[in-house]
Amino acid sequence: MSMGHEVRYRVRGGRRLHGTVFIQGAKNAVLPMIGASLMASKGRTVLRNVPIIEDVRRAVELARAVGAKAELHEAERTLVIDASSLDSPVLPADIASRFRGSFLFVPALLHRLGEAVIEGVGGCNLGSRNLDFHYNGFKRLGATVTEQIGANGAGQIHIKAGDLRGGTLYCDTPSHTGTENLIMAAALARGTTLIKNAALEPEVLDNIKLLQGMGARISGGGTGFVTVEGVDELSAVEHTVMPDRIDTGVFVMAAAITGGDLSLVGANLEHLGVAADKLEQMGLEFHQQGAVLQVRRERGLRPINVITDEYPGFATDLQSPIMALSCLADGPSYIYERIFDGRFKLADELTKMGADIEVNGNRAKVNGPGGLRGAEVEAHDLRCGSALVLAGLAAEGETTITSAYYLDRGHAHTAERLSQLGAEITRETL
Ligand SMILES: CC(=O)N[C@H]1[C@@H](OP(=O)(O)OP(=O)(O)OC[C@H]2O[C@@H](n3ccc(=O)[nH]c3=O)[C@H](O)[C@@H]2O)O[C@H](CO)[C@@H](O)[C@@H]1O
Ligand SMILES: C=C(OP(=O)(O)O)C(=O)O
Repeated sequence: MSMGHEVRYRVRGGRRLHGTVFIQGAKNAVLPMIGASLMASKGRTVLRNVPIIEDVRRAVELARAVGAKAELHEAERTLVIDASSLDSPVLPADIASRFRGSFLFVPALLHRLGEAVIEGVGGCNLGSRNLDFHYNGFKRLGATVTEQIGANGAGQIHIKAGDLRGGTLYCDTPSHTGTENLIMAAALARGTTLIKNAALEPEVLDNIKLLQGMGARISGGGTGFVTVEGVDELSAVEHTVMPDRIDTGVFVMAAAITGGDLSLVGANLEHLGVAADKLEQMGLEFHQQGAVLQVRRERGLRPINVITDEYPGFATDLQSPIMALSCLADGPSYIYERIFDGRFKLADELTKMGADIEVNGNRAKVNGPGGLRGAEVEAHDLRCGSALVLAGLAAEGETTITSAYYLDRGHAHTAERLSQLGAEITRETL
């Protein structure tokens, strides 16, 4: 991933966090929604509660690159998109390779322009991340997928839509963006599509809700079998993005790692799935009071076993944060990462801070309790970045986190929000 400028966070540990924090809108909901909004051939889509994160800025640039008008009103957290002027099927590498969500633009390009040209798909480097379920699904709907060498000598994937017809599709495993892409591709295809082994994540359901508002006919969301009846057109509507459950989980763990007491405005405990139960077992107390979640820790942290899984299992995006938290638990914790094979680079960084972690393939044993001390560490991916901020909040002395563009990909105003709760944290760009 090209980094642009270098971003660094400095954290001085030891402060107990206390107060009220606003949970941002969900990164993994807003990205498919930007893709969905490009399917409306007239009118203006209004997305509210949009997180002001780097991935959203990249998505706005990409929407403009394919010809849409997109205005991100940062103070209002509102994105207005007019896709009537969409005119380029090319997702340019310099933007698309910086975030995974770029691939969620493909269905709109197929429907509106008959083709999509992909020069690079980015996102966090988490080991092998394939897109075969997406390509196979598009092909089953009637698209052709070819790889060719572009004008600049780099590889390009060319998807041609022809006449998209409904069919029976499946995901080998319930892929999050795969399900979203196949639903969007089926929404304007002729006839009925059945998607088997569809993902159950709350963000997938929120995207279905937006598409239904636009006029799509989708049923079975949340059951694993999604049926889509194609319609002729989709219209531009207004939609409020759901709260970010990973942002929620990170602030819950910020309370946990500092022995703090926080009110999380807009957070929904149900969206945490099994992670809520694991955090309770570790010693957190939750009180959901309507749309505000209160969390505090008053006793010591107990060790934990974590197995990552699709929703409602323990989210892989919270695996790195809980590894940081378990460094302070009173005994050994066991973590088994089942979704991504490249997510344990964090262990080396935490080791620099004094943690004792044994990694064996996709399993890690964290030997708590250990005192963490400040160090210079690197964010290898987004969740590695949030885990290192958490570790820094609990460490003695100063922690410097480099390559922190990754953190900014997915969390808005991290330094400001944590500072308001009493943390000592600053963000620098070099
Ligand atoms: C933009 C977005 O929403 N990103 C999220 C999405 O990523 P993403 O949608 O990329 O994750 P998937 O659910 O697709 O991936 C899960 C697993 O399936 C594999 N796979 C996936 C697709 C495919 O065609 N072939 C294949 O083999 C992947 O390599 C991975 O091992 O879900 C992940 C798992 O909850 C989260 O960590 C990411 O934050
Ligand atoms: C892996 C992640 O994002 P992406 O799929 O956009 O790389 C993430 O959110 O941790």
